[in-house]
Amino acid sequence: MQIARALTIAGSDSGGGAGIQADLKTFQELNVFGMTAITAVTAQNTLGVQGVYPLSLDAIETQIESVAADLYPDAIKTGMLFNAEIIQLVSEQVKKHGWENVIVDPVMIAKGGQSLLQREAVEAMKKQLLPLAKVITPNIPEAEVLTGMVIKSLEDRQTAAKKLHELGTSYIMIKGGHDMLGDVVVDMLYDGQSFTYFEGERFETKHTHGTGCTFAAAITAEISKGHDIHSAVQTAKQFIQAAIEDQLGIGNGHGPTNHWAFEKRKMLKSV
Ligand SMILES: Nc1ncnc2c1ncn2[C@@H]1O[C@H](COP(=O)(O)OP(=O)(O)O)[C@@H](O)[C@H]1O
Ligand SMILES: Cc1ncc(COP(=O)(O)O)c(N)n1
Repeated sequence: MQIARALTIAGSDSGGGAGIQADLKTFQELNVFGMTAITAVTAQNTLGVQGVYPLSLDAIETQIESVAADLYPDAIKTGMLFNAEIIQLVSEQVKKHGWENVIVDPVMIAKGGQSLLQREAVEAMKKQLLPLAKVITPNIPEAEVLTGMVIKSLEDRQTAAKKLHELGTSYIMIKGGHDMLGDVVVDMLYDGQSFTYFEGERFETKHTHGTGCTFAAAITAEISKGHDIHSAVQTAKQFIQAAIEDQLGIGNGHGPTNHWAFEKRKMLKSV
């Protein structure tokens, strides 16, 4: 059987913990062949974002076309798309190539507060890209921007998921890293009919740079192998839990997670 292949269309994080770099590390750890189309280069470390340099539409389109023409990805993940023009281009490419396994992480703001998506691009995201997505993985602040709601309780999250489902995405995963539910983190998946909750211990740590990217990349990797959405999310949850718990502790600010942790634990269990 051929190796599963996944393409990430996202921004580069020079600090290595989020964006394209987090996606590739995650794909690799989950035995998936990773490919990239870079939308923007960021100068970034654990202290913040020092620069954002979007690529030309031509450069982004050519990267996607090159991969599509020869390497046939089984699943596509999008991350930082930065502006409405890039969202339109990516949406057109998804339609052109008939890609169905599309996982959209609607990245908006870096942990340090810097914008990774222009405010006026939110409508393009809702109208053009979300109807083409199989899974969308907003955190709570992103779900608030996309729905115009304030999300405090789990019931609010359910209402937001229903609103997002109406935009045309098949599966809505609203993550719980920003919730106030105490010593557990609950990620909620909605399939248009019922809600499934993925619960895990909340770790006390400031090292959460790239958690969203890593989680969505793990979902993408599992979908590219042919797993159904619920089991893909289940594995991704275990992956991110391990990556946060086995922290690396590098950098002076919000450090990256440990992408080796999941595979390392599996190996230790099997010996
Ligand atoms: N402190 C934490 N302990 C355990 N899991 C966490 C923690 N923070 C985030 N996560 C997990 O990391 C993933 C990303 O969550 P979240 O922080 O909501 O997204 P983002 O990184 O996009 O802001 C989710 O699966 C969430 O459950
Ligand atoms: C290039 C890039 N893409 C995405 C994020 C968001 O990271 P997080 O997963 O912590 O929300 C980031 N900081 N940089």
